[in-house]
Amino acid sequence: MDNEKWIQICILSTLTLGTIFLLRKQKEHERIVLMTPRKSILNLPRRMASLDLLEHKSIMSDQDMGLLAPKLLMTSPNKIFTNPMLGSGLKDDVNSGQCFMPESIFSRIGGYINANSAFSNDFLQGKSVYLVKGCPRKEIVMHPSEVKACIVTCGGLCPGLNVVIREIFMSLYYNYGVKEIYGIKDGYKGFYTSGSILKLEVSRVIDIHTKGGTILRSSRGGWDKEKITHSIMSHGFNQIFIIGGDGTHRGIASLVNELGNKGHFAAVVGVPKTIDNDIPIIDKSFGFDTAVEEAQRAIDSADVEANSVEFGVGLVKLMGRNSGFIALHSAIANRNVNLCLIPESEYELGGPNGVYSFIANRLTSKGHAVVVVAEGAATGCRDENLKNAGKDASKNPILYDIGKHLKDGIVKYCKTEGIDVTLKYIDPTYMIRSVAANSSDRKLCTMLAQAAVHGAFAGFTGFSVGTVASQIVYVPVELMTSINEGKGANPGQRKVDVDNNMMWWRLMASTGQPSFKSIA
Ligand SMILES: Nc1ncnc2c1ncn2[C@@H]1O[C@H](COP(=O)(O)OP(=O)(O)OP(=O)(O)O)[C@@H](O)[C@H]1O
Ligand SMILES: O=P(O)(O)OC[C@H]1O[C@](O)(CO)[C@@H](O)[C@@H]1O
Repeated sequence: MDNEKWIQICILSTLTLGTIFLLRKQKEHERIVLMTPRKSILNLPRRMASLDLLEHKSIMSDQDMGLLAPKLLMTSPNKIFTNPMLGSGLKDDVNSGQCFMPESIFSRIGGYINANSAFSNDFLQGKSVYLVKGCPRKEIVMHPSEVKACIVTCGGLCPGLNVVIREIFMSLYYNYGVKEIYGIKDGYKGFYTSGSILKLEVSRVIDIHTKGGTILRSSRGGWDKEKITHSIMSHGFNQIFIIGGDGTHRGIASLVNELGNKGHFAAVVGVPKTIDNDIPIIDKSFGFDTAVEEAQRAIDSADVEANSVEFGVGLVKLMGRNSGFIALHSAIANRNVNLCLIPESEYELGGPNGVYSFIANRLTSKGHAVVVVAEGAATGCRDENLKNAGKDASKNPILYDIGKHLKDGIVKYCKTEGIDVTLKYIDPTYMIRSVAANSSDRKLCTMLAQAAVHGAFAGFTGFSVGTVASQIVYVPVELMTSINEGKGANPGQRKVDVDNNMMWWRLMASTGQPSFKSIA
């Protein structure tokens, strides 16, 4: 071989080796990038069992994988072949992977988090976050015969509460074979109030999904960490399902720590409930769709009233203490609303560019106006001193009645402008909150409830269930209660971002209302 050939071979070999080296480095890098966030999030929904306990309980070996579902359903063998947990769609989640968390259980929401600067929690800034999918696992850490479960509902009512109660019960009872299932009456205080713990049976829950409210009743206040922990331990509850809003979830975070400190082995699981849809991270909370749907009837009535007289105004007040999602979405859905005010929207009532003037102009130009106001909208009002009336038992503000204030104010203003206004005021707030869930919410409640039960059996605690990017996932309660989403939101809260959120612009496009904020 001549010299030239040698040189060519040397160059080619160096290039090939260099490329292999670089590709390897790149692979390593990719691996690091992929693994880091997953590892960090994995630690968040804390595994409650020690390794010993896990081994002692029911770790399935790889050979057992095909038998997992029958084993899981050991206590109800006649249901094995009809149980939906054996469906082919779930087979991968149940059976795939070599370790406890197979690759397929991760739902990647990195884009969702990174793209949204409204997430202002340091933990999430600029990081991809992986959440664990809510589905049955190939391993369970408690044998169904050892489970003593309880269910409690806290805070305000919301369509779907009874569906969640029913489906948690049904999944425990039929899918896993748990027989010791209790209902705690009256929210957190029911844990330590005499006569408030009742055994649930199929007959007690079988038809409750068609009814509004909660068969367990609910309450505000009554949080007493010591008494609640003592009750959980003395009754031996080891799966605790707590359905409630942001306040309730702060309670869950605290309970998890307390039970952990006291060495009590229990899964404490949250199901986020808020008609206001103001819980961060999750796509939406159950009951919200029903509320928006039910609100249509009130807005339609307001529209009929407003259009059936000369200078008619139909004014509807909807719920939304700190966040105006119900009012916003209901107004967009209805298409006949001319003005919508929410807590996040800044506005003034009087003056040439204020709300009263806008309504008066509409009356003189179009003859009628339909107005939707969120009950917490006094917060956004710049020119009046509208004070809340103290706090409720859970330390939530008792809101200034902005609906009534607007009703009187609009009539007074129009009269002084020489407009003979007829205003009909509709307050359907509690009627909306108390209806039974519609079919889409029932479906959501069912999926959340089943996922909650699967998570408890998988050995997680301190997590809540929700849909993120349409996937049912487990969200660590600590994360849920510490993230704030939207300008001015407190930790654990989501607000409508009127500056950056497309929904608010869509509303303005559909109502034709001005941005009262920009009119200084
Ligand atoms: N920071 C907290 N720590 C522990 N418990 C709390 C906390 N805040 C509220 N709670 C308790 O949680 C329960 C429900 O709280 P709250 O009445 O605020 O309703 P919520 O869960 O926020 O739901 P809603 O959306 O209906 O207001 C009450 O029993 C309350 O005492
Ligand atoms: O049940 P209460 O105490 O009347 O509270 C009403 C509040 O509860 C909610 O329905 C849910 O937080 C709010 O929209 C409303 O402000």
